[in-house]
Order: sequence, then C-alpha cells, then structure tokens
Amino acid sequence: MAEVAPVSDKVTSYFYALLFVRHPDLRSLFPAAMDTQRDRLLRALLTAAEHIDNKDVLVNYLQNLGRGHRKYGTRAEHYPAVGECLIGALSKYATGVWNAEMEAAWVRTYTTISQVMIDAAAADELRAPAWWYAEIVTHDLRTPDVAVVTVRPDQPYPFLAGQYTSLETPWWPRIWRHYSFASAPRSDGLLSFHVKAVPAGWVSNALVHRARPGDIIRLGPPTGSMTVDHTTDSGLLCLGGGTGIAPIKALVEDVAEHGDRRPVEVFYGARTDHDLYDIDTMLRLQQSHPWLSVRAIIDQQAQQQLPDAIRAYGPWNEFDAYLSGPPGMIRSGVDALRDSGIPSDRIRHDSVEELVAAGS
Ligand SMILES: NC(=O)C1=CN([C@@H]2O[C@H](COP(=O)(O)OP(=O)(O)OC[C@H]3O[C@@H](n4cnc5c(N)ncnc54)[C@H](O)[C@@H]3O)[C@@H](O)[C@H]2O)C=CC1
Repeated sequence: MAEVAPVSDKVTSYFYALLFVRHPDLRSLFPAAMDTQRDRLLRALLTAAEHIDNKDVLVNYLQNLGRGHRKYGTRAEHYPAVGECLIGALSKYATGVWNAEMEAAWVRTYTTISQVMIDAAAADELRAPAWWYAEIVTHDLRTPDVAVVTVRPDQPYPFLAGQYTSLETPWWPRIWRHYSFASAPRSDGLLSFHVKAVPAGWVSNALVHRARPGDIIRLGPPTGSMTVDHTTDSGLLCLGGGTGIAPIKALVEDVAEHGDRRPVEVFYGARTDHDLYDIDTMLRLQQSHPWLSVRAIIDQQAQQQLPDAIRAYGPWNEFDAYLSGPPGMIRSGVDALRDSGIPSDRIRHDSVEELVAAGS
C-alpha cells in the first residue's frame, strides 16, 4: 500500500476506467458523478490494511461493508470483476514493487476480503431488506441551514440508539450519505435526522432546502458502535458539536428508557447561540431527568471549543465518553478525554474517516 498511496488518485481513476470499459453493465450501480466515490475504494482498502493484524476488527469491518453494499445492488458475481480491475490498476502504478509474488498475494488478500463481504451480504439477505423506503412525515427548518427530518420507513427498522444509517434522496440517485438517528427507537417506528446544509453538499442541501413531507427517500442498514453499554452503571460524558447533538439525544433517551439512574453529563457545543437549534429539547430532557445535566458551550461567548470546556470540569475518570460532531472536534476531544484520565477503550465515537466522507 505504501507505494500506492502517493499515486492513489491515478490508481482509482484507472481502476474505474477499467471497470466501466470491461463491465459497462456495472456503471449503473454507481452515481452519475464519481468524485466522492473515487476515494472510497482506496479508503476502504487502507482501513482494511490498517486492521490487518486485528482479525476481529477487520472481519467486523468487512462484514459491515458487505452488508452495506447490498443497497447498491452489488451481487456476489461483481466481486471478481472488481478484483481483476483493481489488480490491473495496482500493477500499472506500483511498477517498482510489482511482481508475480506480489500479484499472488493481492489475489489471495482480495479473495479473502471479498468472501467475507459476500458471506455477510448473503446472511443479511435472509433477515433484512437491502434498503428501506421511507416517507418524510415532518420537515422542521430550525435555522436557515439545519432541518430536523422525520421519516416513516415502509417496514420495521430495528436499530440501536447511537447508531447511524446511510440515506439516498430522489434528487441525487445512488449518492448515499451518513446520518445518525436523532432518537432512540420509538414505539411509532418513526426515525428522525438532524441535517445541516453544507457548502457543496448535494444531499444535505436537498434534504434541508428541497425535501418536503410526502417525499420518499431510501435508507441503508443501521450501523455504528457508539451505543450505550448497559452492563455497567458508570456515568456517561457526552460531547455533541453542532448537529452531532443528534445521536447524543438518542443516547440520553436510551438511558432514560432503561430506567438507569446513571449520571449523564452532556456538553453541547455550537458556534453561536443561534446554532444551538436543539437546546430546548435538551433542557426539557434535563428537567424530566434529575440524573441528566446539559451544558451549552458557545464558542463565541466562551472563547473556547467543546474539548477545552470539558477540561475545565471533571474529574471524568469514572465516566464512559461519547463524542459526536465534526472530525476536528472528535480528534481533539479524544485527546482532551484521554488527558483527563478516561482510557481509550471507554471513549466511543464513529469513525472519523466515515465522518469526513459523510460531510456533504
Ligand atoms: N455521529 C457523529 O459523530 C455525527 C457527526 N456529525 C458531524 O458533525 C458536524 C456538525 O457540523 P456543524 O453543526 O457545522 O458543527 P460546527 O462546525 O459548528 O461545530 C460544532 C462545535 O464543535 C466544536 N468544534 C468544531 N470544530 C472543532 C475543532 N476543530 N476542534 C475542537 N472543537 C471543534 C466547537 O465547539 C463547535 O462549536 C458535521 O461534520 C457532521 O458530519 C453530525 C451528526 C452525528
């Protein structure tokens, strides 16, 4: 992989060119505009390579990837076609190190990777649809660029508080973006998402400025491990930056539903007080639950960001930590939490790479 990283753009462009020339029927599985798609393949390979020595993490990652590919219409017979073009592209650009031995190693690795994905997809097919249709039932514009969107899936949609899904709008076919569930599972089966329209974000702008009740979107399967560990009664320290408050609210509801009386400390960060679009909901939750404390941290007023603020409180060494928000906040938040004595295995957040990819 080291040889490929500097020429990764060329490798991926050449890979897709080979794929679509040799297998034109596969073109329709991909979005019309391929710009974001292009680095997804390499990122997935790099993530797999990063976990190569940790079999459990690697297998879990690949199984999720295999299940997640069902919504694109990927079938088992597509994997060899992709593998052959991938190896074609690698051999063209990794010329300095490519030889028969390396090719054999790549074929073995790719075959193992794809078999884990194929098996996971086949097992998932027996118990869940490849995607869900969902109708928008409410669309609440909370600020000029943040909307709370609530949808009704066409079939039951099981998930855990703190997880996220992928979502496709009718306006940008085959472009999927990740959004966290903003509530714990509800008895009426509705799901809600907090969406911020970001510059050049096709999906987020469509969801905020174009979507209306009655529109139909598609949802992929739920994923993510930022869920509450109900086997302990340690406190929860939650950092939600901007729309990152969405899954934090879901976690609070989950603790409430389990009837736990564990302390939950929420730090809700926003750039200005106008950006604290969900503070009323959080304060209402605080009023109903004596174990919950909610603190708003406004950058402009406090002259500090969320991670700095939590250093000012504490001690936190008895807490499990949950972070949700922009990638920069997660990175510096993890540092601040480690410095304040929380071991890494008790700090939960979604993959920063996925968040970077999702930010549109
Ligand atoms: N599961 C998750 O982790 C979720 C992540 N998100 C992500 O959260 C982001 C929300 O965007 P906005 O609402 O525009 O948030 P934002 O950019 O306005 O930031 C919100 C707060 O986070 C903190 N922050 C931001 N950047 C920071 C940095 N580099 N270092 C330290 N602290 C920082 C600040 O306190 C800031 O007020 C999006 O990138 C979205 O993809 C949204 C929902 C769920």
